[in-house]
Amino acid sequence: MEGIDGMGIRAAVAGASGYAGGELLRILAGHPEFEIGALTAGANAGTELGALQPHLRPLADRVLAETTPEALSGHDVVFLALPHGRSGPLAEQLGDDVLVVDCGADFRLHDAADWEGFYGSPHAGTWPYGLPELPGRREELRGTRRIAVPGCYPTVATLALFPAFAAGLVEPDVVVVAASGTSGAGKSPKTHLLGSEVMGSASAYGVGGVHRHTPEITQNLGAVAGEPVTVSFTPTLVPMSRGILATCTAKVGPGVDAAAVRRAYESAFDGEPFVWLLPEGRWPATAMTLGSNAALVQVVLDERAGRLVAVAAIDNLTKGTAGGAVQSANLALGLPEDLGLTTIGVSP
Ligand SMILES: NC(=O)C1=CN([C@@H]2O[C@H](COP(=O)(O)OP(=O)(O)OC[C@H]3O[C@@H](n4cnc5c(N)ncnc54)[C@H](OP(=O)(O)O)[C@@H]3O)[C@@H](O)[C@H]2O)C=CC1
Ligand SMILES: CC(=O)N[C@@H](CCC(=O)OP(=O)(O)O)C(=O)O
Repeated sequence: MEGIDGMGIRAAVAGASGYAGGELLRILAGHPEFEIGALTAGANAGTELGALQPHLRPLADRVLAETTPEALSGHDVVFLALPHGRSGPLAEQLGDDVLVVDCGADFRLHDAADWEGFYGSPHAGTWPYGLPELPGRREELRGTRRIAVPGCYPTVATLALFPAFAAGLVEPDVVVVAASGTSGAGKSPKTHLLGSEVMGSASAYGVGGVHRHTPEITQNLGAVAGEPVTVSFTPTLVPMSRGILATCTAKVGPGVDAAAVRRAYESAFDGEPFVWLLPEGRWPATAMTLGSNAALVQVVLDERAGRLVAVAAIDNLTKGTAGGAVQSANLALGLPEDLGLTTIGVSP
């Protein structure tokens, strides 16, 4: 595909000084079709990128602009990696022909009451949801000019559980407990993320159905189940920088056996470029996904408890944000879905 100037596809990144913006730039810098255009930020506008993201040496001397519609105009693709609530007003001022990929939450939820209840502001709307593996979504993403990139926890929990609903194996009542690295919270300072609070300690937060990713997971699984699904979601914070490991369980219906569970997951992920159902007996670990767009999944039937147990790992900044964003953008632009992305992690 050619960009607007007959050259490469010109992409702007808003929020280039943040974690998600930095990961987008790491991927875009190695993508064969994208040319990196404007880079914008908030308080850091006017600073050279190299002072903030020294791992991105080829872009080190690029100066961050203020995040305005004017700075973002003249691009084929605009990636927004801004705090929640910022994308809605900005997107309205970007042309309908521009592909806008929002890494924030503004356009993920269908239900305005859910949005207002969990985010406390007016609902901006709903865009095609950037999780191509979810039944029906890949088709919706092809050719679209607006993409809502899923949250990191919803990405991993949905991939872990949707095959069980697609095959009608489980009751519509699930428990998700997920451990995240601290980069999931972004770069700006937060008291509970001080090194002395996080190092050497694991802790729960957002407990009791109050985390804003609960309605997103509920929405995704309900759409596959074809009925409302109750989700009990507990996030936890662990002393690592990147990665999420989600442990997800649900009661199985009568007569469901281990072979049916395995078959359902094999069939759901057959041909998926980024989701790998691990060989039986091998369990996902976050380190295996570091810097890769892979989601590793394992599933088993706990016969004594009558529950399906699915465990999945992703890198929250790659498959959980920037990699997922580029995967969906590739689809929207008619490029090969895996272009510029890797499933190769780092080990140990
Ligand atoms: N971290 C993760 O794992 C995930 C993040 N996301 C989403 O991606 C988005 C960015 O998150 P993340 O990178 O982690 O956050 P960071 O705090 O690391 O980065 C936020 C970015 O937004 C910019 N910014 C902040 N306020 C403003 C403003 N008022 N106007 C313009 N720009 C502003 C910051 O610029 P400056 O440096 O100048 O302040 C920075 O570039 C969020 O919506 C987040 O929910 C989604 C999935 C996972
Ligand atoms: C560890 C940590 O704090 N994680 C973040 C999740 C970040 C994420 O996925 O992003 P969105 O904000 O885009 O929804 C949290 O719990 O708020």
